[in-house]
Amino acid sequence: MTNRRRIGVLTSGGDCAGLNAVLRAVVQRAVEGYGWHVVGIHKGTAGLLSRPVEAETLDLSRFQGELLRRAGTILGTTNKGNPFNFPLPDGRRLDRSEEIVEGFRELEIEGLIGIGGDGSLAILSRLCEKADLPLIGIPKTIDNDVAGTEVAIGYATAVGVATDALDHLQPTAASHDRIMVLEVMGRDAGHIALAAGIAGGADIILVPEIPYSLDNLKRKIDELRRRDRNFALVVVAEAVRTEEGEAVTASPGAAKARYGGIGHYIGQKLAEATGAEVRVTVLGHVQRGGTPVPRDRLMASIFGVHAVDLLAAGKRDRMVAWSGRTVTDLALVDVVDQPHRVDPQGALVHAARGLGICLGDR
Ligand SMILES: Nc1ncnc2c1ncn2[C@@H]1O[C@H](COP(=O)(O)OP(=O)(O)OP(=O)(O)O)[C@@H](O)[C@H]1O
Ligand SMILES: O=P(O)(O)OC[C@H]1O[C@](O)(CO)[C@@H](O)[C@@H]1O
Ligand SMILES: [Mg+2]
Repeated sequence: MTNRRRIGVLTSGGDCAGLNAVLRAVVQRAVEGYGWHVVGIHKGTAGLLSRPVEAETLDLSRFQGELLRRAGTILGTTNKGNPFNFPLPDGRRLDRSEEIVEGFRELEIEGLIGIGGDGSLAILSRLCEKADLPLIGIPKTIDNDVAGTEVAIGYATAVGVATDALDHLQPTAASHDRIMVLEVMGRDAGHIALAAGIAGGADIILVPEIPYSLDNLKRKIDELRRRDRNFALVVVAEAVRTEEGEAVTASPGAAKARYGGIGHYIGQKLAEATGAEVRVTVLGHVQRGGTPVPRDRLMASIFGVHAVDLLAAGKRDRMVAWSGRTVTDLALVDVVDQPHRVDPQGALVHAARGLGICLGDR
């Protein structure tokens, strides 16, 4: 072994567009800028539970130009199997965090860059504390629900995909006199729905942060009809509940519920209330792929370089962030476990109301 400094990098949580661009930036800065050795850990924390640990050396030859443009993550990722509460086949739970600490030691790394959402960063933060390993987090998630940063990588591309979907739905809605309901992802936050709904000219946007009534939705459709509009576009965030307050999940009974289906509920109710022909599109994982838009590539590049610089400066337990038109960083403890939700008094909600978009509450 040489005495070049070794760092690890992993991607964790749901994949999104722009992860490979972050890896490129991290490797470029660490290898070229500081002369370090970079170990890419496979499948998030899952790779650290395997023996030998599943990992590969990441060098500049891996990033010849194509990966900047490609969604997904070359390292793989996981959004299940919390090592502190690992599910066994017989239903029991096991704390496997010590195995992860051993995995870090096997790799002989002196620092870790963890690219993840709030759930991943919370888990990684506990693991690195246990291993006494400096951690720098990079926020990524299409949901954009990480606190302390205006943007997380992957969000801009997901909003672009959802906006494109509305662009595709509008002509067919108008051709057939239909109401089109589009269900989008976002976990417990409505950021994708709100942004894509505004950008894509939606008439109604439902987000979990703002309670709605079906009567208000009907009133909006009636108003559109009075103005001779023969179609309507409705965007629903996946975590919106039924009018009775029930979450709609695609995996009833599973230990961890996955949202899915509220679009069909809203579509059915709108059809009954208005007599209109309604069609429902559930956009799903399409939002996680696609070519990363320039904004995501740019943030990925800025965050990747800054994360390596922070490790080089001897910093630990920080998350890089974008705030006030610049890159910054803040303590991880201040961001994990406090998801950033849509602010019902915020600028986007205000703009939506100003545009006459119905948010379901009036
Ligand atoms: N490394 C991991 N190992 C096991 N489970 C994980 C890991 N990272 C996240 N999880 C869990 O998977 C779920 C993913 O949801 P969460 O939204 O928190 O993921 P994330 O990392 O924030 O990324 P994203 O929001 O893009 O999916 C959470 O319940 C989280 O606890
Ligand atoms: O990939 P899975 O396990 O179906 O998870 C889907 C969830 O992941 C996300 O795509 C990202 O957190 C959410 O928007 C969605 O609820
Ligand atoms: Mg998350």
